[in-house]
Amino acid sequence: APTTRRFKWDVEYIMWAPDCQQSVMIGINGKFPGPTIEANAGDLISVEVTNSMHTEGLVIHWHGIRQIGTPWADGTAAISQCPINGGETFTYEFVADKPGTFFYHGHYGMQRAAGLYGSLIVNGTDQQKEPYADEYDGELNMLLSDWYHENVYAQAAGLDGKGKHWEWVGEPQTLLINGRGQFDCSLAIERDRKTCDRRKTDAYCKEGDKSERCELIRRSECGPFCEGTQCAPVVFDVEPGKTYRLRIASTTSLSALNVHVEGHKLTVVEADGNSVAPFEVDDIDIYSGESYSVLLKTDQRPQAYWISVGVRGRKPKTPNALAILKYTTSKSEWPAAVPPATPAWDNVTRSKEFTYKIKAREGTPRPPTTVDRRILMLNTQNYVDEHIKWAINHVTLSLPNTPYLGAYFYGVESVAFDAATESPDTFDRGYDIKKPPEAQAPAAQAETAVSNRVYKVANGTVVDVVLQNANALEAGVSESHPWHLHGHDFWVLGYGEGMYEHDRDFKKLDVTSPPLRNTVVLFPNGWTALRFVADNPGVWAFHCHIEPHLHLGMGVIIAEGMERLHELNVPKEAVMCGQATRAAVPLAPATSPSPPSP
Ligand SMILES: O=C1O[C@H]([C@@H](O)CO)C(O)=C1O
Repeated sequence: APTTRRFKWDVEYIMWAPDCQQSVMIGINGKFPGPTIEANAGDLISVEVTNSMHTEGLVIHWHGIRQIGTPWADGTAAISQCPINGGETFTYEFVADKPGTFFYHGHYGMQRAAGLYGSLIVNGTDQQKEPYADEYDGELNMLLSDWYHENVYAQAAGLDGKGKHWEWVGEPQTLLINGRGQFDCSLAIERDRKTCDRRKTDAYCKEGDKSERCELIRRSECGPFCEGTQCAPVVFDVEPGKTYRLRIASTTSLSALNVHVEGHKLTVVEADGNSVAPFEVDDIDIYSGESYSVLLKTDQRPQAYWISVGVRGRKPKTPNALAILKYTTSKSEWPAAVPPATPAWDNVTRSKEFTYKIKAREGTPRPPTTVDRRILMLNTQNYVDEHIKWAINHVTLSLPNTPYLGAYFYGVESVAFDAATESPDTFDRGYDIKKPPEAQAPAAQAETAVSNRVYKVANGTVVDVVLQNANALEAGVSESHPWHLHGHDFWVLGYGEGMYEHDRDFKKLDVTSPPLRNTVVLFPNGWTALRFVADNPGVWAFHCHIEPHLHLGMGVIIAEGMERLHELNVPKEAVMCGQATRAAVPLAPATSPSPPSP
């Protein structure tokens, strides 16, 4: 039977050394990463969050949880709720609506990149059984992230800068596996885990090997990676002859990643809490905001193996992260070989091949075939008053001082944000996506608006979104963007190269076995089509999950089913700030929330 899982969290700054270098991070209950939440599908999760940071507000987003009937618990600052002020406590209550691999993270400023995240695992039940539930003996959990030595306040100030004061965050220093990484040392392989003895580099890098990895190892000044330190590599102990479900989620700030387990095949069974038709691969690509479960058979020689995680899609300056898969019967602590290489960062074709294999498992609901609304979203990088921003249909997102949900609930939308102008459903079809914005024909040139307007979507509407990628500011550059939708899963109907042409491309979309997901990649110079049903009244963010890109305005706001908002008991303490405090008459009585019935 569903139960209530109660957690009490104190969020505070902590000194921590995630990659052996001491930093200030945002921790939960004194630790980084935050505690893993585990629940059964249907359980009510109740997290009493106290903000002990005192110098900044706080919200926590439960990534992949749909928040059915509880839009105020989605944890998006200025969208679904007011930031929790320093010293204050807010209780998130929501139903873990279905089994899957999820995570939670800060969604205010760049708090995610400051280390505010952790795993959220929802187990299947008899009522909601995962179709592969009987195919594994044990579970392993891997939460991937990346880490910058520059603090997020400096990062944000750079991104907000004007003219020559604008500064890009660059590549992260370290990749982390379950919050652990090794700065500037392609690894821990230099040290013995138990004794902390320095090992001979030559055993791993032959004399004369000038590869970046070996150069890094030789130069490294890393602290001891012995057991017990905060940056010791993660060791997954496994029994031979079993099948494990390896859960992998990525909450990176920037990096797209590849995960390779030395000597083992991986069978993908879950993506973002949805079952996919199983397929076997040597390694997986994972973009920020995505999660997967893979089945791994411990059918190899009983020894220790590397798990290697490397950067994809951007020219990496970041060494691979390494963890160890160790058979309980292994005679040695350490893998014998050099860590396996992950695929070349610029091999996009390989990433597409992996992504296109993801299809719904039989039994997955199919999308409705009648579409009520189509929104084309052109993704561009633009100069706005000497600032570099990202824009969707020439609008760059700027959040209001009043959470949209509160503005709607208290009927102050016209003063709280630009409620009069709708976000545009399309863009000039003459726009040449192979060229930078300033090289466009005059007709396709458009001023980029800095705006807090929304897409108003009526309850029950079936919405198609086609994300259209384009060239960035620099000629010849187009990047990958993982787009994440709050409050929903959507069907991924298809991907294509170049410009989406409705008459040609719409009929090729897959409506028979499209996977359900909450995050999807938009590949360089291409398009991605998805469909969702607006059946969950709330104000939902839909945005690029790259933290600095969201900060630069790469997102839109969907005000969904606002005509039914009065049916929900939006708690006053969630949304009473900004203009909402001046509202004379709330649209609905501001009562305490009745906990959603699981
Ligand atoms: O948003 C970005 O800005 C930089 C670059 O385009 C401008 O310096 C980069 O690589 C991004 O992804």
